[in-house]
Amino acid sequence: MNFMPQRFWGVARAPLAAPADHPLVNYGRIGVLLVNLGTPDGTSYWPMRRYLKEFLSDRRVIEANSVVWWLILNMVVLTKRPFTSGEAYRSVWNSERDESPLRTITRSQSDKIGALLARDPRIEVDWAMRYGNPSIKSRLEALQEKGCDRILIFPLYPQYSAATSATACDKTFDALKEMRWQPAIRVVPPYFEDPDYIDALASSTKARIAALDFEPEVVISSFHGLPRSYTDAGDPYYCHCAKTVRLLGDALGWSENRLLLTFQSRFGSAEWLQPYTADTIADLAQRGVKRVAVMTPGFSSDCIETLEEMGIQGAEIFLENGGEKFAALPCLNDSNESIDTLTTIVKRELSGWVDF
Ligand SMILES: C=CC1=C(C)c2cc3[nH]c(cc4nc(cc5[nH]c(cc1n2)c(C)c5CCC(=O)O)C(CCC(=O)O)=C4C)c(C)c3C=C
Ligand SMILES: [Fe+2]
Ligand SMILES: [Fe+2]
Repeated sequence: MNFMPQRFWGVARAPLAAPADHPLVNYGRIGVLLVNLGTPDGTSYWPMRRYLKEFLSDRRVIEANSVVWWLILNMVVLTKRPFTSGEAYRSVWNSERDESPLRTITRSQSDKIGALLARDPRIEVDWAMRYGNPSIKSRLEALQEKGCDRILIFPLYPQYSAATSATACDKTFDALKEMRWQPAIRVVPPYFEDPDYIDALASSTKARIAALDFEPEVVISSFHGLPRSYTDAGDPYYCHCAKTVRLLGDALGWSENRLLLTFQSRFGSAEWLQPYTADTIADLAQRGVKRVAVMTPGFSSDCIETLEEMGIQGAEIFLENGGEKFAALPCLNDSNESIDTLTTIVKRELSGWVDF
């Protein structure tokens, strides 16, 4: 490339126009990257193993001693769990598209938000997974190729935890480390108390309950669990979950006895946040509660944890213990109220880059 100074009356003068052979770089556009947790590419042993290995090797997820954990992961967890989790994934798999529900729904959220923002041709909306595919790196590169030199990262977790939101950022910055011309990055903050999110949850809960053939005596608001030691060390996750439930109860006009906060999906033998959802479901049934609904406001999309763990296992636990009617309410997913909420958040966080 010819950047050589030219001479004018013997004085060096740098050329102001880029030389003709300078590589062409697109720029001037704005990307929005939705990031969800991740999902296996298939339900058989090897895709399940690859996904679980990537997930459970993340130090943000498993904070145990790394040598001890390496042995447990490789000798025990990855020999058994790909089979059991694969079977659970098969019970909820989207066979039409041959992918998990989480992937189908996250793509649809991205398409719908993209359509709402399409009035501004500078904006490009895309989606990625922290574990598995499409990877964060591949989608950041695709956005950059389309000319996005400013990118808003949107971790799709209303409640912050280091095991979810922070690791999405870590992976983003890992990819940026390898880029010569890095885009400017913004990150959407957790939205556990955002009035639009709370309104969306309240109106969707009312509509979902009205559509049931029974009136639940108790509604369980079940969040993915976290080891208790992580919150003791300063992770705000529990407080975010509790605030969401308090605001939701206020919005619905429900007492603390009608809307319970619980934690599901415990992994390993350490103490996790309590009460555990499965124990609460069993206790309620044993104490004579006949009709229960479970909602999962911490998941922006239905996934194995909501469809299988709540929809199938939760129902079994309730009925086995004497309950009569059980429903797992769908997540906000790609409903209009969800897309409106997510789009409002995106517009707010883009302010200064784009003024709507
Ligand atoms: C929404 C918040 C989530 C938190 C917090 C979280 C913490 C966390 N998870 C595990 C272990 C597993 N989680 C698994 C699935 C899974 N987890 C979340 C969300 C959170 N996890 C989602 C949305 C999903 C579903 C993905 C899908 O494709 O449907 C799994 C895999 C499934 C299984 O084998 O059970 C594991 C394992 C830990 C250890 C942890 C906190 C430290
Ligand atoms: Fe999880
Ligand atoms: Fe689970």
